[in-house]
Amino acid sequence: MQITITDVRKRYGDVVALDGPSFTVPSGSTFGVLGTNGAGKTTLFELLVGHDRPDEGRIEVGGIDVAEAGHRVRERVAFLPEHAGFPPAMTGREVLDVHARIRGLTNQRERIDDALETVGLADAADRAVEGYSNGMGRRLGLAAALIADPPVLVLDEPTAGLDPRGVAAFHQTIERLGRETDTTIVLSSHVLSEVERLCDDVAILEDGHLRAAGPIDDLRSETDTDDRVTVSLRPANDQARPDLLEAVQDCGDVTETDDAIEVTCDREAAFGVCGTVDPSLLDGFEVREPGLEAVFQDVLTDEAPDLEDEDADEDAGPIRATEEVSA
Ligand SMILES: Nc1ncnc2c1ncn2[C@@H]1O[C@H](COP(=O)(O)OP(=O)(O)OP(=O)(O)O)[C@@H](O)[C@H]1O
Repeated sequence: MQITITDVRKRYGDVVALDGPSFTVPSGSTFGVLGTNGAGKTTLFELLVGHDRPDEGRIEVGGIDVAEAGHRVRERVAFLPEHAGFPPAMTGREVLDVHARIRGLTNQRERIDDALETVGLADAADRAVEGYSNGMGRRLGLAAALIADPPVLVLDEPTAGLDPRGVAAFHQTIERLGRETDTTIVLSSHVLSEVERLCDDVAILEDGHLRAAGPIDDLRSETDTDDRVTVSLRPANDQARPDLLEAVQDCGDVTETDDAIEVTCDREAAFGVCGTVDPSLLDGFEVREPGLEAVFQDVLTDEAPDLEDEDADEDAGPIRATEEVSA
């Protein structure tokens, strides 16, 4: 089901959370919404799922204006918020039972079993939620969102706070949904490698503005990355990681993934990055042509702030892409 976002504006008092982004989420795609802290991602999702109304502009899901659709939005859009909590004494199955009843679903038992199976919680279904790990809780949230078989699934930072195994399990579930169903999946994440792996298309927001939108491959080919590469360095162990991070800090744009520290830099500087590092800190490295991180840096700022750093200077560097674009 296609989603169309047109010139959406939202303020909270003096704060402009969304300043007119317009883009289209193709039907059946897995779509990533990226941005710096405070860029407006959660605000956009709150509007998209009908929890709030835009001050101006319009969001349509399958041709229906979300702001006018009332409870009918729930028939089309399911939401996994960033912080989903459940009554701790209930079992996973009981939680889903409540969700199924609220939605007035028929054949509840079958749908609950399907949802549990899809997220890999069938074996834990009759255990109390208080005994669930963080990752199991996220997957239960996903099952609750999936239970009504929604055409659109909105996931706000679905893997935030999960350990690598939890992240991998979640990725597999999303990939399977993307592959085996027509569900349009919209997710936000600060982990660019995750978005690159899961998503076909992205929108990049900054300070409420849209900086870029479209298929990742198109954005990549439009980005001037000829002279840039990404050096991916795998730390020898957990103790080596901080030393490695410090060693490469000034070598380029540095990001961290679960298993590597990545430095995007000028092609000719790549040898220097490897030379800077004490080999005993390294398990291995590879040099890749730049991916989504290069697009991200290109459309946002020359000196990218650390996305994980709440204190990052939001005004750092000039904005190079200022045009609103449509996917
Ligand atoms: N209820 C609210 N009241 C006041 N300001 C708000 C409210 N919700 C969001 N904001 C502000 O709107 C802006 C966008 O916030 P939003 O949470 O949408 O960003 P985000 O991209 O999801 O950020 P993050 O990546 O840090 O989760 C921020 O400046 C935020 O402080």
